Amino acid sequence: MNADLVQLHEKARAALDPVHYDYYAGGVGDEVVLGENEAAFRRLALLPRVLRGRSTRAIGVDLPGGRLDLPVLIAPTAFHRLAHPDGELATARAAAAARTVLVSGVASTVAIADVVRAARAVDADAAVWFQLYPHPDEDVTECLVRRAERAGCTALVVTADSPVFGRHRRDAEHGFHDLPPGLAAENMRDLPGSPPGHVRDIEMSPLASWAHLDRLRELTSLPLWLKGVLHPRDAVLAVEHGVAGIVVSNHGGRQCDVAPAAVEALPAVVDAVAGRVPVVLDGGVRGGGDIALALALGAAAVGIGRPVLWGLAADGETGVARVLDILRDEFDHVLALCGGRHLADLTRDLVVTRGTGVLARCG
Ligand SMILES: Cc1cc2nc3c(=O)[nH]c(=O)nc-3n(C[C@H](O)[C@H](O)[C@H](O)COP(=O)(O)O)c2cc1C
Ligand SMILES: CC(C)CC(=O)C(=O)O
Repeated sequence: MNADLVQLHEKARAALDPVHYDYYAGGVGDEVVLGENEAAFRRLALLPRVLRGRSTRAIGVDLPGGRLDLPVLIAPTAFHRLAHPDGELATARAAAAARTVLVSGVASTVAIADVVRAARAVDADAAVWFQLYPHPDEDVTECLVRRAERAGCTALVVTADSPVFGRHRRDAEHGFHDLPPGLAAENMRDLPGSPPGHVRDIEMSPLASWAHLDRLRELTSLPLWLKGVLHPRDAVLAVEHGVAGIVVSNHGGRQCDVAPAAVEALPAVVDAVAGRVPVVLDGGVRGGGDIALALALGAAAVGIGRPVLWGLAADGETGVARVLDILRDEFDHVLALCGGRHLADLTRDLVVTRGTGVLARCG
């Protein structure tokens, strides 16, 4: 892991209530996948190309829903005001200043309209995407979609890996079930079927299906991303159901503990999708080398979850900005060392498995 990010992580750990630190840091079950997400990157290496004589590099990428100045977006994570009083407002400002996308979650402690307003105050063109779970009550889902549209979000991200909540041992041991007084999942306030001012629970829908995704597609003209895909056949189905992009993710090791590391699932999904839509990878990305590996394996960009929470807890907006700066700088440096000028120079033939010298298998 990048040493500057390690320092920010340590500062965040010291600043956070240990219960909230464990909520952010923890994973499902025995936390096997949590560890594997990072460990799998350490098992991979990149073969640099030499004598390519390039002095500048282009690292921006256009995705359905917005342009990223660096191939890193902020994955949706819940409850930023547990980390810092400014919460998602700080995250949104830092993302906008770095000219990248914040995927703002339904489980946000600031309402989506205020999140987008904060981003646009920094950059009038800032792209904020809205993430939601298919709610069992489709009127609630529709209301959330309309709120995101009215707020000015430029894409919707539907998280599909959570038909039920993952069981997090650390939270159970702490008895952490509710937000502290004064904090709420603000997007869940004033929804259909609830009295004025009431904040509904975030619910998972064990019945969520491809038909729900189709209805969402009919509901909105926003580009629709599907997050939490690991099986290549689901990736094909997602394309057939009209998604604009796919996020290969195991939810940062917080849902299914027998799932593979996200980066290990990536090549097969990329092959199945065959360039029809972009594929983003999240889970365990902790430095410029990890970004380069994911892109070489076919990701258009990566998402980061916990590093942003550590930056936020350590230093608010400045801390999140620092995380993005560190990753931008280190990725650009790795690209230079690999003889790359464009993201397209990162190709799968550069990736080998450490200790074997064997080309990484394509799934
Ligand atoms: C504390 C926390 C809360 C999260 N909340 C959500 C969420 O509300 N919706 C969602 O789709 N993913 C959520 N995720 C998963 C992230 O979007 C992302 O998949 C994951 O954090 C990436 O792994 P990383 O933390 O190793 O970068 C959450 C992750 C964490 C750590
Ligand atoms: C509120 C939760 C559903 C947020 C989440 O997805 C998580 O904690 O992993």
